[in-house]
Amino acid sequence: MKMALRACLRTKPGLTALLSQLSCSGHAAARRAPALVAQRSSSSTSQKIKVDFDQSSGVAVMHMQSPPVNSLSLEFLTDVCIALEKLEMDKSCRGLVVTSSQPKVFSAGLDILDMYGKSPEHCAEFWKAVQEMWLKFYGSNMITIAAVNGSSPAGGCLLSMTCDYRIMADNPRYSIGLNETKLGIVAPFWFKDTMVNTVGHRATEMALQLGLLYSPAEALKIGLVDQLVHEDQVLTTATETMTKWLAIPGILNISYTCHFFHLWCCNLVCTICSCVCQVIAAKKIHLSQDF
Ligand SMILES: CCCCCCCC/C=C\C=C\CC(=O)SCCNC(=O)CCNC(=O)[C@H](O)C(C)(C)COP(=O)(O)OP(=O)(O)OC[C@H]1O[C@@H](n2cnc3c(N)ncnc32)[C@H](O)[C@@H]1OP(=O)(O)O
Repeated sequence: MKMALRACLRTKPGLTALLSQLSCSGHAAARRAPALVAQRSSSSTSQKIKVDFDQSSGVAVMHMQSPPVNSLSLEFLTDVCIALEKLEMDKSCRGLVVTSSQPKVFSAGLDILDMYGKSPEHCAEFWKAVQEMWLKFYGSNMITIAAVNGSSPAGGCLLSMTCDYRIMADNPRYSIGLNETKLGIVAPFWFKDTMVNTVGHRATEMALQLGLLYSPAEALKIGLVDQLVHEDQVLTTATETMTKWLAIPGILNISYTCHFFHLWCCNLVCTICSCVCQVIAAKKIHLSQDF
């Protein structure tokens, strides 16, 4: 799916416009202008994000450092998007590892406090920022690896699933999954689609309906993560793995992209049809109540 978005962003101007509308991609850029990285190795820091870029390898490491649990607030999401935009604009950056500076937690998902009791304008901006993060990671031209060094529920799991590869700390205390159902909320369809693309239809059905959080071993079994390593090895394994991915010529990447793009389009058409059916059904129910 991520590759599919990459392809359409490269080749389909119409869809680019559609996606940029969906993601309101201007909003992050409007806050702070991106700067190109000139040094051989550099580090740029916002309050909540630290990026180390090694120009010799072309690999950047994004450290999420929003205590206590890297919850995805509007401010944090905006910082993530700005950091991604900067890296994306630097053509020498080919790979990105995302990890957490917080002990025991990769990301606690959407910031619940930023969703509760806020103005409709804030909620709209917040929700657009969530979509923007998703699109930017999925549509990235960089190879992305999630170094999941702690628990990663809900939006944290989504973030990791938008990456090309996931390495998780092998600590049974940690968990990962889309647990929205357990919180009494329905995961948006694009959360669901992202999981289907990662672990398949049946596993997603089980995961979402029951709001399952998986231990690292269970997550590996269903393919929610690709590799488990000792807690101390998560970041080094991620950078080693990146070397393998970057050895693959970009053109092959683009070929696979076309296959996945086809699947993604089919999925989108189905989703639109299902939305239309739901609206028609809702109208029918409404009418039958009137008479
Ligand atoms: C705005 C309009 C939008 C409308 C959209 C509606 C539709 C949206 C549909 C669904 C989307 C959902 C996606 C989500 O991501 S919802 C968030 C789900 N997240 C969770 O369920 C995670 C909850 N947290 C935990 O499980 C744990 O905190 C954990 C991450 C495992 C860490 O555990 P531990 O190390 O033991 O730390 P604590 O539990 O003690 O937490 C420390 C402090 O952090 C606060 N916290 C935790 N999670 C969040 C969070 N998601 N948002 C904000 N704050 C969070 C926690 O309250 C503690 O705070 P304090 O020390 O002040 O008590």
